[in-house]
Amino acid sequence: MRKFPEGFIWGTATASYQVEGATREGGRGRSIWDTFAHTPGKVAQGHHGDVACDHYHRYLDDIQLMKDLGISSYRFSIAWPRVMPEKGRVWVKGLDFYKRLIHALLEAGIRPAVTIYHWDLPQWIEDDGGWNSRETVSRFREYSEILFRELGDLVPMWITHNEPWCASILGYGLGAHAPGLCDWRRAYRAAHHLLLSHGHTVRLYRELGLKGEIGITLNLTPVYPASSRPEDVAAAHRQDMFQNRWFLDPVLKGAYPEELLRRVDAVVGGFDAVQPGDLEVISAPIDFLGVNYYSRAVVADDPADPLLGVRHVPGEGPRTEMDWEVYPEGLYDLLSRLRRDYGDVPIYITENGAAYDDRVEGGSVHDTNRIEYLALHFAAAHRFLEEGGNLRGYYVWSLMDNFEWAFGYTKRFGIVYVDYETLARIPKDSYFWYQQVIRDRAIAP
Ligand SMILES: OC[C@@H]1[C@@H](O)[C@H](O)[C@@H](O)c2nc(CNc3ccccc3)cn21
Repeated sequence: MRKFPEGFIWGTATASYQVEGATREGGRGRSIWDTFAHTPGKVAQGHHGDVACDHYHRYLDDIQLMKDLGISSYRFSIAWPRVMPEKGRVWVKGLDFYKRLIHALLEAGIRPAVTIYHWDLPQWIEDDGGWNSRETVSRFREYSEILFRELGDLVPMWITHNEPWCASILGYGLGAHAPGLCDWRRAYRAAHHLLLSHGHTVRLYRELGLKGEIGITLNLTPVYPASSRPEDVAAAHRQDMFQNRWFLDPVLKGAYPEELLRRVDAVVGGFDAVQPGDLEVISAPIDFLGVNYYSRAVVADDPADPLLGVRHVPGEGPRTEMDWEVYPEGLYDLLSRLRRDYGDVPIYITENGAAYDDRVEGGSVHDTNRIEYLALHFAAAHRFLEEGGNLRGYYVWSLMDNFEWAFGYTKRFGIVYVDYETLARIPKDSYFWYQQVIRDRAIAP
C-alpha cells in the first residue's frame, strides 16, 4: 500500500453557480453566468444554473454524503451576487446560506475551504466594465472584506480566485465563457486586474490579522514538445509561458515573463493595465498554491498561428468525455516543476477529476474509468510526496455532477451521480473507492 502522510487533507470541490441553483432566492442578484447561460446558443442544450443541483436547499443531505465519504475538507465558492446584488447595495444577509453551510460543515468535522471568486461576477459590475476595469479590483477587495469580517473566524482556508486564466482568456479573449467577449486587449487587462485583486485581498487578510491560510488556485497544464526538434521545443516554451507562467511568475516571482510582455505589445499594442507597484501587490506572499490539474498539452511549432506560433497535437493516452488526454505523469511532472522553478511553496491539488459517460444500472453507477483515472493521479501525487514534495491535500473535482459551464449538464465529473429530473443523488462506485482510500489513507500499489 502507498500510504499518504498523517494529516493529509482529502477533500472534494464544487462552485456556487455550478451546484447551488436558487438564483432568485435570498436576495441574490444576477451574475454574468445567469446572463450568458440564458443567452441562446452559449450553453449546450440551453442549460443554465437556475436550479443546478439545488445545493442551496439540499446542502444538509450533501454534507451527510461528505461526512459518510470521510473527507476532511470541502472546497466551495461564494456567489458574489448574493452579497452585492446591485450597484451601491451590500446585502450581508446574502451570506446567511453560507453561514448555515459552514456551521453544518464544522459540526460534521469538515474543514471549509472557501473560493472567493469562481467566475460568477455580479452582472452590474460587468456592466461597469467587469474585469477589464481597474474599478473591479477595489470592488473585489470590498467584497472580500465583508467575507473576512463575517466568516473569517470560521473559515481556515481561503482561495482568492479560481483560475484567473479561464476567467480572463475564456471570458474576455475567446468568448467561450461569460461574459463572452472576444477582445485580447480586454483579456490581458482582465488577467492583470484579477491578479491585482488577488494581491490586495491577500494584503487585507494579513491586515485583519486572521489566523487561517490564504492562496490562489491556478489551472496549470504541463506542456510537452511534439518532437525533440528545436522549433517544437521552442513552441512548448511559448505555450508554457502563455498557459502557466503568465500567472505563476507574477504571483510567485513578482514579474511577468519578459517574452509575454513583448508579445502583448505586438498583439495588442502594450500592457497599459500595469501601473507602478502592481507587481509588488500581486506577489504578496501566499500560504499555499492551489493547483487544478486535469491533463497536459502537446504542441508543435506552427508559424501560421498568429498568437503563439503553436499547434496542439493529441497525446497518445486515452481520452475523457471532455476529450482531455488521461496523463497522470503530467501531474508528477507539474508538481516537480513547481518545486524546481518556484521553490517549496505548499501546494494543494484543489481540483483533479474526469468526466465520463456515467449510466445508472440497477441503482448503481459503475464508473471504473473514473476510479482508474483517480488511482493513477493519486499515485502521481504520492510519488511527489515520497520525494519530499510539499503537498498538503487533494480535492477531487467534483463531489457531484453539476453544471459544466458551456457544456451544461452534458458532462458528469461527480463521484456522486445527480439525476437532474428528480435531483436525487446516487453515490457512484468511485465514491466508495475514494471512501476506502480515505479510510486506509493509502492507495493500492
Ligand atoms: O471542467 C471541469 C472543471 C470545472 O467544472 C471547474 O469549475 C473549473 O475550475 C475547472 N477548471 C478546469 C481546468 N481548466 C479548464 C480548461 C479549459 C476549459 C475550462 C477549464 C476544469 N475544471
